[in-house]
Amino acid sequence: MINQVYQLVAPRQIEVTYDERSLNSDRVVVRPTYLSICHADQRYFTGSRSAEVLAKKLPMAMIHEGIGKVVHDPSGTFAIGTLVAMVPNTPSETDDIIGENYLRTSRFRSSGYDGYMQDYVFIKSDRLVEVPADLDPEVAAFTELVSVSVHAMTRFDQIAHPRRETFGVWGDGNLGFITALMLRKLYPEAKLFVFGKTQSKLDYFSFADETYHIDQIPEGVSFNHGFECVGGIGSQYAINQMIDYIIPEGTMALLGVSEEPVAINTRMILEKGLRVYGSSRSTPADFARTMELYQLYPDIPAYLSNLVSGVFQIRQIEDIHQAFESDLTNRFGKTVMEWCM
Ligand SMILES: NC(=O)C1=CN([C@@H]2O[C@H](COP(=O)(O)OP(=O)(O)OC[C@H]3O[C@@H](n4cnc5c(N)ncnc54)[C@H](OP(=O)(O)O)[C@@H]3O)[C@@H](O)[C@H]2O)C=CC1
Ligand SMILES: O=C(CO)[C@H](O)[C@H](O)COP(=O)(O)O
Ligand SMILES: [Zn+2]
Repeated sequence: MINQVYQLVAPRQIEVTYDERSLNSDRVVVRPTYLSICHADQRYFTGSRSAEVLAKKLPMAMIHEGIGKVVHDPSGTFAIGTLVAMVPNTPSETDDIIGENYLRTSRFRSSGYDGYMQDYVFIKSDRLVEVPADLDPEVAAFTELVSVSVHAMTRFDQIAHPRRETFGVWGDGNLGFITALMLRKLYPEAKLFVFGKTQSKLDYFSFADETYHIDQIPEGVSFNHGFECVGGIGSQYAINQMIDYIIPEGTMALLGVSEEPVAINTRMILEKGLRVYGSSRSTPADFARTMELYQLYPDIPAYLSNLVSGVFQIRQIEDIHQAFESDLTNRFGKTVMEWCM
């Protein structure tokens, strides 16, 4: 069959390409239904990555957050019509120690490898996780982003000392909201502090014990463990502020992506004996855990619906441009695309 793939060929230039695909393979065929835009996609769309990176990664179909319906499954794992979340990480080897999302040989959709802006996604059955039928599809669309936070929680649990009485989350955007929400649910007894730049965004974090503007942090604020969810050059300020306020021997998870190297106060990391670790992307197990958490705590998807800030029906390439341009002007929340191509 001929599959239409909507590729970014240059910044702000999307073109359709035609890909000959066989149904006689082990791949499940998924018709995308709801997709969501990540910052990583915007960095390609706007051309804010370096010329070298763009030359290496384009052309490619963007989008690595999305769900769809199974239309063909030679493995017999999924009934036709099953709603599934697609896992963008695609490993080609296994390792006893190194997670599949950290193996340098793994490929990641919409990062130099076609993402979900296609008529049909051909994908291995182990990269699919069933979506509960009653889950709001606009929330389900960004399951991948939630699974990134869930993955960070698992890493935290393995790395951090057992005193988990207080948490600090830097970042008053999507990832900060999701990470703070997960901490609230997984550590309900702990005190949760969120640090951000904009009061109207911090107001969304109604489940936190305290929210602080980063320029007005009161004397005496401290916490056991921190999560950086800022990214960009702002992450430099966030990481250094976290180093200042964290209690010695705490852990600091870095989740924000920065294009430029950031300067951090290593002297205080040493003096406080901090453990700083990166957390990136996620695995099918993190997606499955996310779905379990949605069922265990139905208020999680209810809170997440606050993040849906724009929904665009995509019928032609121009609609993709409109969704991406609108997302750029969006102060808070996720842009969802109903895929009607
Ligand atoms: N590790 C991973 O696998 C993943 C990483 N990411 C990355 O995470 C980062 C955040 O993504 P997302 O939440 O969607 O982006 P958002 O823009 O929604 O959130 C970032 C927020 O941090 C705020 N901010 C800026 N500087 C500071 C500061 N010094 N202290 C506290 N808050 C600050 C921003 O405010 P303002 O806008 O006013 O500057 C913004 O509200 C991005 O770099 C993204 O690429 C995303 C997905 C997965
Ligand atoms: O969004 C992400 C995962 O959900 C990450 O930011 C993404 O993996 C980064 O990819 P790239 O190297 O292409 O910017
Ligand atoms: Zn992403």
